[in-house]
Amino acid sequence: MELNVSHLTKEFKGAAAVDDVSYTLRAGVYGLLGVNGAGKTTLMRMLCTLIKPDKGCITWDGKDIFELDGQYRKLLGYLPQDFGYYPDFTVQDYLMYVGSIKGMRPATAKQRTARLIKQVGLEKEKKKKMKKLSGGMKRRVGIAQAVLNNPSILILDEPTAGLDPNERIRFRNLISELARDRLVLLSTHIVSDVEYIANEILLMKDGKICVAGTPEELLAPMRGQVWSMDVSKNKTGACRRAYKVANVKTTPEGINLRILSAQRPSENALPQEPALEDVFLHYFGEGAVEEDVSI
Ligand SMILES: Nc1ncnc2c1ncn2[C@@H]1O[C@H](COP(=O)(O)OP(=O)(O)OP(=O)(O)O)[C@@H](O)[C@H]1O
Repeated sequence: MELNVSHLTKEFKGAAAVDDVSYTLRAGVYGLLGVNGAGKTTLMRMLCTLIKPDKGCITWDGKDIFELDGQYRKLLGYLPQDFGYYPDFTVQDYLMYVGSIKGMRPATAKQRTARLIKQVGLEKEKKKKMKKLSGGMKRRVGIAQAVLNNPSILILDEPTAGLDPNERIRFRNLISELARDRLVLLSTHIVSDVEYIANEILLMKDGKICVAGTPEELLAPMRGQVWSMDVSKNKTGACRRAYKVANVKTTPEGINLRILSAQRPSENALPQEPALEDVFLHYFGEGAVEEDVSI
């Protein structure tokens, strides 16, 4: 089970949306993290054979996915950012319909539909029309339709967009459950979506994978670069201009800042254990302005 991307490039009007990306994905959960416009959707659409790369290739166990064509797509489950559904279909009917499009035998589709409705926690809503579901419930149906044919590869484009914190947690657990013996690639710009469930995290910026590895591998170089520091209110602005500030908290004494800095920013700064949010800020945060600031 190996999905290999080699020198993958896709341009739109001369600008690279995906720029010479090479990576190998195996069974497990991969979190694709990046800000808006980083190229996540374009990469995922190529992995789903929906658009062709301009350069480079994608292979599944050594074979080109565009040559494998239908054979590859049978192995694939995809939840696009805006997944289309028929508003007047009930949850159950919609999933049976997707099953028929995917070429599943009706008996198999019925069995899988019943099982997945339970797994995504929609037993009570199974006879409800799609248009009557909340955003979170619709997303759960989206996941169910993506895994209906028991795919080896599951590609989820921002599956948690618009979900409340409870739904997010529920979603994370569901994805972990579904990830057994599968390759799951999940895009998001919310760090906590992938922090606990991803085996590997890929940070994407300007069409490139700028850094990738296990959460521990991403955190290790940040050790010694995260600080907690109390400052007076009138120093906060100067600190924000001088450093990448991960958090600002008002305390009875003044302001507490979480700062990223290779050097100890002040005598009273205390070292902190890095979190994935800090890694994200390190790569994607506003560049700190070079400025002589005395704190
Ligand atoms: N069909 C298209 N035509 C022209 N430009 C496109 C097209 N699709 C994507 N782009 C451009 O390619 C770049 C990457 O877009 P993409 O949607 O892949 O990013 P993303 O990381 O998924 O962003 P988001 O988180 O906002 O969905 C953007 O600059 C976007 O405007």
